[in-house]
Amino acid sequence: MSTTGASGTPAPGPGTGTPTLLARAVDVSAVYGGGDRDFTAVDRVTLELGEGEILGLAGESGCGKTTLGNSLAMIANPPLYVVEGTLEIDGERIDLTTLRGDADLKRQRPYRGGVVSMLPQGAMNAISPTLRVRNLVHDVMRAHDRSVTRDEALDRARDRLTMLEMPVRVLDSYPHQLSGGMKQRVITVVSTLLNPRLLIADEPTSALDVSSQRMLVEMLLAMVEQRIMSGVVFVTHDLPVLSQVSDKLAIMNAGTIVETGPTEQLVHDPQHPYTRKLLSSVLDPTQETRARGRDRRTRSTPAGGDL
Ligand SMILES: Nc1ncnc2c1ncn2[C@@H]1O[C@H](COP(=O)(O)OP(=O)(O)OP(=O)(O)O)[C@@H](O)[C@H]1O
Repeated sequence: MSTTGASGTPAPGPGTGTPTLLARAVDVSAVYGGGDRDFTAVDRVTLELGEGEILGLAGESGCGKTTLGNSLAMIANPPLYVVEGTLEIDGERIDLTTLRGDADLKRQRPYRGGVVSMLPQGAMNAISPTLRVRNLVHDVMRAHDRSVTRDEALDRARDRLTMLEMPVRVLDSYPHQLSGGMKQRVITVVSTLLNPRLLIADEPTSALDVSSQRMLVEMLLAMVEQRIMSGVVFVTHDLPVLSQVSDKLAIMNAGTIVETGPTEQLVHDPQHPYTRKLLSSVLDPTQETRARGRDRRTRSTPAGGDL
């Protein structure tokens, strides 16, 4: 494990040189179905995350990343059932298994948003077009604490935006008035207003252009540094983005984690054949472009010419 995160946030445990443990998911299994035709999408996954760390979860489409994220964030809804697994966070062990019914919802609600917050895939498109950001802020906070007033919610949002050097006027905007990148940053701020210990961000950058990706990544790093949240599970199949932002990587294939390790080590010295395959499938545009340029130059060399 790294001692200094990509986030620049050293959080060593006393005298160990390794970060203090923030969260540990143990033996998490999740199935779709609930009947005779159960499909195991997550199969006994165990993961660890230190204080101040960003853990990148990578793997091909359909390998189970979103399902694992939903399971950890306690937002598994039928036909998805978490059949096994616990999440240890802040010394507390939370049973992640989906018991069905209201009692279960009541048990999980205090953790959702407050302890673990999920920033779902496509969240920015899910904001109601008729809702100003200020109303969204109030709705989100009230969903967790019914006593929160509109003013309190707005004060918190204003402080947070200022802290992250974002314009406070976005609170008055409707979603369509914001660019894709700004919308994604706003939804990230809103989903962390309750200072979750752990944020699970599912493909937060995939719909963004390169400069918006950079801004979002920088904002996430700043949020960890300022301890708005203490750790992030960053889910994506975009390995280049992950290798820049993550302290550690976990590689997922067909519902299982095949390899985990510090980002540097895993990228430069992958041990598992699947990790090697995944890394080798990432295009390196610089090399490609160079190769194409070489080909073109060779083709355009005049016959018999000597360059
Ligand atoms: N509602 C559902 N019912 C049945 N199977 C599902 C359902 N949702 C997902 N699955 C299956 O579960 C497996 C894992 O899906 P999941 O969405 O978690 O993968 P992923 O790695 O997040 O993919 P992507 O990168 O494309 O988002 C896939 O085989 C998928 O087809």
